[in-house]
Amino acid sequence: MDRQQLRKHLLKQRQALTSQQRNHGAAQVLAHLSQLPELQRPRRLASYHSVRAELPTAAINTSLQQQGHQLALPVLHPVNTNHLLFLHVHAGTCWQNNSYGIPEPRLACTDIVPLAELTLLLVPLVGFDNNGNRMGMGGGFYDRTLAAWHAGQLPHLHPIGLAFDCQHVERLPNEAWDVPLPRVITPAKIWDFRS
Ligand SMILES: Nc1nc2c(c(=O)[nH]1)N(C=O)[C@@H](CNc1ccc(C(=O)N[C@@H](CCC(=O)O)C(=O)O)cc1)CN2
Ligand SMILES: Nc1ncnc2c1ncn2[C@@H]1O[C@H](COP(=O)(O)OP(=O)(O)OP(=O)(O)O)[C@@H](O)[C@H]1O
Repeated sequence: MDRQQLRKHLLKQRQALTSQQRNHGAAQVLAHLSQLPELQRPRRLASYHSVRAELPTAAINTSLQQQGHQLALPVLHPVNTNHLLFLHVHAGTCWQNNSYGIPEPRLACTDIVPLAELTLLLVPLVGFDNNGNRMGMGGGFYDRTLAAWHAGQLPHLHPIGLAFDCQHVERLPNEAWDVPLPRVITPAKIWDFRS
């Protein structure tokens, strides 16, 4: 299977889950997240606004905020194509849909959170493998976001993929720009690829 066929196959796997399985899975992922040593005191973290068959993040995001963490969400960069900005979410946040139909905070410069100020980056994915290699929606947004982390420029940032167990494959074809994730959380467990 080439990359495109594999992406289609994995998207189908995810779409086959029932909404009950999805919500139950998200609750299990939240339980794993809440155990992370990095989240035992209030932190700044970035998540994503789930759409379609992705692991639902609404309850996860609300719960993390209730635990005292400051939440940021991705916004498509208005100038720098295929790059993301992360914006702090607060009571006054205005929302709008981006070109993919994903709700995002309206761009306000004062709400921009530099990656260097984030402790955790929750990353959406379509598939992941035994080495933490990730396949996403195909825009390269998170590969670009993770490039500085991969180069060692963001030592305080901990990227973590969120997925269903059916998104795991033995091996993904990898490309020069792919940045493997150090950890992925699924309903069944925390996958740690660091050692
Ligand atoms: N919830 C969520 N937010 C995210 C991402 C994501 O994967 N999930 N992204 C992760 O990078 C970025 C957006 N990237 C995306 C890339 C493609 C498509 C998409 O639906 N593609 C369609 C066809 C696209 C089109 O209309 O041109 C498809 O592949 O069927 C969605 C988001 C930033 N925000
Ligand atoms: N760091 C980078 N610098 C420049 N181009 C990049 C970089 N990372 C990825 N790209 C480009 O982005 C395109 C999409 O990459 P890929 O298919 O791996 O995206 P993805 O990881 O599935 O998507 P996403 O991260 O948005 O979920 C590739 O064609 C590649 O050329």
